[in-house]
Amino acid sequence: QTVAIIGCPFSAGQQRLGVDKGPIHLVEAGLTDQLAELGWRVTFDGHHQFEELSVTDDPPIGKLRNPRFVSRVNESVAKVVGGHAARGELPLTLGGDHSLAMGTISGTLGTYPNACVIWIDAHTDINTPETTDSGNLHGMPVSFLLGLGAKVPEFGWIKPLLKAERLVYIGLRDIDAGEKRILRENKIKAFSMHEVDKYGIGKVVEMALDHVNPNRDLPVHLSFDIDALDPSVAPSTGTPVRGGLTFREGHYICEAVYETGLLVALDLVEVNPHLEDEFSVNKTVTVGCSLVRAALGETLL
Ligand SMILES: N[C@@]1(C(=O)O)CN(C[C@@H]2CCCCN2)C[C@@H]1CCC[B-](O)(O)O
Ligand SMILES: [Mn+2]
Ligand SMILES: [Mn+2]
Ligand SMILES: [Mn+2]
Repeated sequence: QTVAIIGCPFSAGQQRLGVDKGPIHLVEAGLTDQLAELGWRVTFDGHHQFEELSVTDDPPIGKLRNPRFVSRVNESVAKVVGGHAARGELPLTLGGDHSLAMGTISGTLGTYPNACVIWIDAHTDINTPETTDSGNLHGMPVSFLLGLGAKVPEFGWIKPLLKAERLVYIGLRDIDAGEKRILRENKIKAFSMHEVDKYGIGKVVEMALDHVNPNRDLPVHLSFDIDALDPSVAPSTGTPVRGGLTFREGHYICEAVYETGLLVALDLVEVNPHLEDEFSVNKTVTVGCSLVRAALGETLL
């Protein structure tokens, strides 16, 4: 089985410098060899000098920041992820900010139209151009994938391939008012840290899978934002929020998803090695690599 690592040094979906250096830190920490150790054939799509896609003149559209650049990069990412998936490989996208999910999930759904999405995050990333406060597109990918909000011509390539009933969140604890409304209106299943505390991670993952994949027969795209973990576990990330998942809870999710045998695509995003001290950076990069290994078959026994 082949895992295709797609490094996406991309940061234009938000405003903090450094998240584009996430991929190189994860790879330099030895991720490629670690996956080979697990028995994977590993290819590296050293994405990608996004400079060739950079846009000289990219003024905001409404509140949206760097809209044309974010759109063009994600259109490219969708083709790359879709291509690897179509060849029966498992695309592993390393970010880079979470706006990349516009591309990765579009790519997955192009190849696996019936795929479900498990979104691990402190945030819902479902703001529309109307509800966003920050204008940062890393807080918006899900709304574009669902086809919510007013159409933005520059993002015309994104087809609303994701169905609300095929999406589930785990780890939520910082949701904007507008996003809470969108969750309710679209009846989107969401397990916040409250549910994790109440039921335990084992039951939460079971309920999440029961919702989006009741017969365990649909491909799974796992999109893991490192900020889902508690900042004490993964400090070097752009939008940290206290009260997050423990090291074990994060790993349990990845182990349980792997156990389904249904994983077809994985994102690991928002590692920013420019934030906090060196010890914190190492801790964040190390846990990122560990989560990827867990999602790709590493077991404790
Ligand atoms: N909803 C947000 C957006 O900017 O749209 C606002 N939030 C930060 C904000 C700070 C003040 C208190 C309320 N929260 C970050 C989030 C996007 C996270 C993107 B992710 O990919 O890191 O999940
Ligand atoms: Mn490529
Ligand atoms: Mn996110
Ligand atoms: Mn987040």
